[in-house]
Amino acid sequence: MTDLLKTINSPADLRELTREQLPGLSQELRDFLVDSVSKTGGHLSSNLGTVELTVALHYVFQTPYDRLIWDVGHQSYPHKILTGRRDKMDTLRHYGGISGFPRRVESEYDTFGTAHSSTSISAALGMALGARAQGEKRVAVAVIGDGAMSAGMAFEALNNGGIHKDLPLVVILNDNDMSISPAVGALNRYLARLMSGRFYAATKKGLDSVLSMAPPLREFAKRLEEHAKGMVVPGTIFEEFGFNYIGPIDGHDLDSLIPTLQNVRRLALEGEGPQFLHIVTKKGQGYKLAEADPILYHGPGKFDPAKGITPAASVKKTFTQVFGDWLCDMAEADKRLVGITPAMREGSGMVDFEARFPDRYFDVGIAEQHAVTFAGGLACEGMKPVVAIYSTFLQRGYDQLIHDVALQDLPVVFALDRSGLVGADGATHAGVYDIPFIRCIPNMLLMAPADEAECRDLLTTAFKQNHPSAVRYPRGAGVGVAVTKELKELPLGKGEIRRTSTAKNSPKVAILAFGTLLYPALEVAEAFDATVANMRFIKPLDTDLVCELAKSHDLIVTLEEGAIGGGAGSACLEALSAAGIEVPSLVLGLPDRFIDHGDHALLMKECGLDVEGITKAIALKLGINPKKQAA
Ligand SMILES: Cc1ncc(C[n+]2csc(CCOP(=O)(O)OP(=O)(O)O)c2C)c(N)n1
Ligand SMILES: CC(=O)[C@@H](O)[C@H](O)COP(=O)(O)O
Ligand SMILES: [Mg+2]
Repeated sequence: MTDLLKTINSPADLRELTREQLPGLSQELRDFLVDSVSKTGGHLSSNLGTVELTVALHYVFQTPYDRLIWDVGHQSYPHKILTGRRDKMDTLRHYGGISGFPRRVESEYDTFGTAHSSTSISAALGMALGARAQGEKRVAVAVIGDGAMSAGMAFEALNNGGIHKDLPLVVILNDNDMSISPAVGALNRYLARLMSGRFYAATKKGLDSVLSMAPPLREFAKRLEEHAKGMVVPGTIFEEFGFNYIGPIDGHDLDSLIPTLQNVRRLALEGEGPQFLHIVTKKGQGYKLAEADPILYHGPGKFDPAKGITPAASVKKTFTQVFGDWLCDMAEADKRLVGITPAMREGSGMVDFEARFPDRYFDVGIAEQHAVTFAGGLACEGMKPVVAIYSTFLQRGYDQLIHDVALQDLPVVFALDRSGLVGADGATHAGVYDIPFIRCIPNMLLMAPADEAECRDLLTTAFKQNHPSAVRYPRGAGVGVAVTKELKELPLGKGEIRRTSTAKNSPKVAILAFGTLLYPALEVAEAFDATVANMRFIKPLDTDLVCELAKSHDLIVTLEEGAIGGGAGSACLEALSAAGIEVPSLVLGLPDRFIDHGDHALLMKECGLDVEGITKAIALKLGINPKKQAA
């Protein structure tokens, strides 16, 4: 790290610098960022794109008095570095370290917790109105990307915000023409048209200075110069919503950013109403490898900054890859299959599917609610939609899941990736609630494969049903079970016994494992000579098996990587209660608190869901010495 950045421990220090010092500081910040993310892993491309914007925002706005809200928050690392957390960046996203997203508990500069996208304008609007009610004269600023802007929530907030004619609310649209993958949809086209039209109008009027001619715009302008001729610039959609639209300006050019932001702040404070600033940036800016491949560098693990990301040596397939392969094979076998992703093509393993079946692939943008209902519509016409969605993001589409799919009993398959704890992203992204929130919905089927091969089989099983179904599987690789090309259906609602207890003189324990915890369960079982059932189905639950095990054992232990409250263990207890069977039981799963970021194995240990923790819990329940038992 060079000298200037070292002296910045808060935005107040930054504001002491001269304007001339800011480009140098930005360069230091960018270098520090690349170095630091290369050591911790984390979101890189988006942060490289917001370096100058962050410097300019903290220079111009009186943070933390003025409120700054980062949408998604995956671009907030420069903000963290400038707001007193530079020395903690080596702990980013690691157990006990700082979060990869803004968090109110972490800093007074993190005014709103984000991570799920498209919330920033709503939050800023609430803050602006809240501050006004308290007689405070501050500005609330939402920084939102072009991807996040495509979600319904962002437009709901614009719709509501634009009516407050004198509210000091500022929206900054950070337009880099990218989501994680290339941005999609009509809004994306509109923003491109807007940029070309505005550019042409500005040059025609000789107002080149309005648009700084730095690289991204210059490049863009050159491409559009010809067909832009004669174009009339209409009022923007944002003006129709009641915002004062300014831009586009180059988001890497401090000489454009700073005076523009000063004007925007002044206008907001002088009662000129909601302001909308459109800036253009490049994802990965300043680090050649990320500029060339912003998708690869969206959220890398550790890498060597000189060499860049090198292919991982892992031989095990991730569950995501198992899904991606299955999707292509199933699509080959059944022409009715269509695949839907709400802006997570790479993360959900759909790159090959798009390449092979482009007409049957739909990236709907960051629009989970729409994705679910859209799938319902497709199913009505006899298609077989597969919605690939992270468990945590399906939370956004819950009403749609009930009202538009389940209530009409439509055969939509939900491939729920990232179920369970996800590691470095932490509580915001953990797929902890899907079991409770899905199993209570009539008509829904819910399955949890124990390993890769079973994941493929259960996806096939789900696909063959004429009902809505969900298959939940975790982030990362399984135990390494080989997967064949077969498309095999498993008996619906039937679990299997994987180990049978032979205990005669000690209490007989049955462990009912849901999902990948089957493998730790098999290890634990050795210590107790326990029976182990691989339950496979949460709904329909294999109630016959649950009751049979309860009758023939002295203790029933359920295991799941999901919230205990209302989870699969609860389902077993409900089944036993309905059958009038009383048996001692132990329900193990994720506790009733948010689990922070960190290495997955460490978090599982913290929650008592590793072999040692499970063994201890069972031993305590049986009233025997856990140490002796583990030995
Ligand atoms: C509700 C929701 N859906 C999906 C995601 C996953 N996601 C995180 S960042 C991102 C792309 C955001 O694009 P944009 O806002 O343009 O920011 P950029 O990555 O370009 O900086 C997506 C899809 C999310 N965080 N929240
Ligand atoms: C910010 C965001 O929501 C995504 O970038 C997310 O962090 C991706 O997670 P995975 O790395 O599990 O795909
Ligand atoms: Mg973007």
